[in-house]
Amino acid sequence: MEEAIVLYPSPPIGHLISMVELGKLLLTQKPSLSIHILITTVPYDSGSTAPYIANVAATIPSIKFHHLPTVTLPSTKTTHHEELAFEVLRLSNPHVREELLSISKNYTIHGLVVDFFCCAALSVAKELNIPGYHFFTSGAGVLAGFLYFPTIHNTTTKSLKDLKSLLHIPGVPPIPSSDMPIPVLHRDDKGYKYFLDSSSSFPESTGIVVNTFASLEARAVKTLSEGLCVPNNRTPPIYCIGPLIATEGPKDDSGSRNGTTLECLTWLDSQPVGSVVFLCFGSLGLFSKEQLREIAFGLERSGHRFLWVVRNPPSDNKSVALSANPNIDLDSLLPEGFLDRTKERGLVLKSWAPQVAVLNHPSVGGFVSHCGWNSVLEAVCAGVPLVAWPLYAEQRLNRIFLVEEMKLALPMNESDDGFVCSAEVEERVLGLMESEEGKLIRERAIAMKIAAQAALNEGGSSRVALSQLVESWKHK
Ligand SMILES: O=c1ccn([C@@H]2O[C@H](COP(=O)(O)OP(=O)(O)O[C@H]3O[C@H](CO)[C@@H](O)[C@H](O)[C@H]3O)[C@@H](O)[C@H]2O)c(=O)[nH]1
Repeated sequence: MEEAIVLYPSPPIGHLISMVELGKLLLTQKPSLSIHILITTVPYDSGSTAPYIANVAATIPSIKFHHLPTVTLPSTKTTHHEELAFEVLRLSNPHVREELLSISKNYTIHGLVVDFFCCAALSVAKELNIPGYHFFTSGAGVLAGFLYFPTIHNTTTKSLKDLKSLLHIPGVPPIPSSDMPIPVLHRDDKGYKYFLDSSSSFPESTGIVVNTFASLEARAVKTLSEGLCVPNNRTPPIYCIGPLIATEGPKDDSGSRNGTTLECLTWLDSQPVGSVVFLCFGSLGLFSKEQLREIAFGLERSGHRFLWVVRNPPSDNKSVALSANPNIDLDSLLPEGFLDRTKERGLVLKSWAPQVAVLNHPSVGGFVSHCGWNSVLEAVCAGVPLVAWPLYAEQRLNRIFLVEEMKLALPMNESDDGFVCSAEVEERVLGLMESEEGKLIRERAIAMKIAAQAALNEGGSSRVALSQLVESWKHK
């Protein structure tokens, strides 16, 4: 019988892409493998995945997508993405079971590889006697935090939001408790329980595949492998196989993508080497109109060249797109005359940029990012230093690791209500592009780009981890 792996990503594009890249990577190691990817739909905007899926399905025949039937959520008031995702994915379990049974008629399934949000499916894998693996789409530092989360839970009765202290998690710098992801801040929230359940499922795993590489997060990787993040249980084998990034990023489906891509790359061609700051905030990041204006003033006063992706503000003032309006009127959003005054040195793109191509363009010298892990890895692979401006999910943890541990970023400092003033934007852009500190992190970024390539080369740490993973299937 043919051999297969079943991958189960959570729906947002940021998670889907790295899971697809994992599939592609497994094929490089074992071309005869058949990769089956289970796709669920969620009741909110999780980024534009359809064109991306269609493109992969059309170009890589060994990767097959299985669209699971849509589940109906019981009426819920929550608008938390994470909670909704956990809920949908849990309710999808019967469909996962059916799909696994159907695939196993024609294939020997070596493993079901689940995203953090899809861990409910591990019980199905167990029931069907299929090895269950985790694929962690963020870095080793965040994984250390999640593996240790049940221990934190057991050592306090308070909500993390009320703890107001530093969390000492093995392998990473001390973390202010308020920097943990929003769903785990409130102990009584449903989201908290889901995160706790998911974090507690790691020790049951056959193996944890992580999208990072050993030299990027040396201390966290070593500490994880030594089992120190799970004091009272087993730590499964950890396979750091990254950096996995899409060579060609996902695309906007607005229909204008070719125009946008061409426009911004042509514009970059006309800028001096290393002179442009790129500002882009992932597939879901949104700012209020006031915040957009503050960024504009900061960029204008910095005097620097910039390429900035702007989206409409959310209707409910959240920093995540539950439903983003694609029609953007830049003139009404940005300060009066801003576009005109900066037209010689700045370009504002609506909604979407071809991020991977932009980061690899020689004119780009810095990246103001929301610290989504794919964006971090894309910057690392391009050798571009960052300003870390986290918005949601685990991004505040990534800021700490980027600034304090990897030393690849300057922090963007927000006020208590999350607002960043124009002076801070100006100062950080100047710091990144002109200061001595900026120069040091730029040098580190270039060194890390080389280290990333080395990890992926023959004999490199990630390549070795990948072959160990594939090798382990023979013994199951
Ligand atoms: O204009 C844009 C905006 C985004 N992207 C791409 O979209 C992806 C975005 O991924 P990421 O940077 O990881 O951000 P999110 O989409 O926000 O990712 C989610 O998933 C990540 C992986 O788990 C987490 O680290 C994040 O916090 C979480 O929000 C990247 O490949 C970008 O290149 C573009 O190509 N153009």
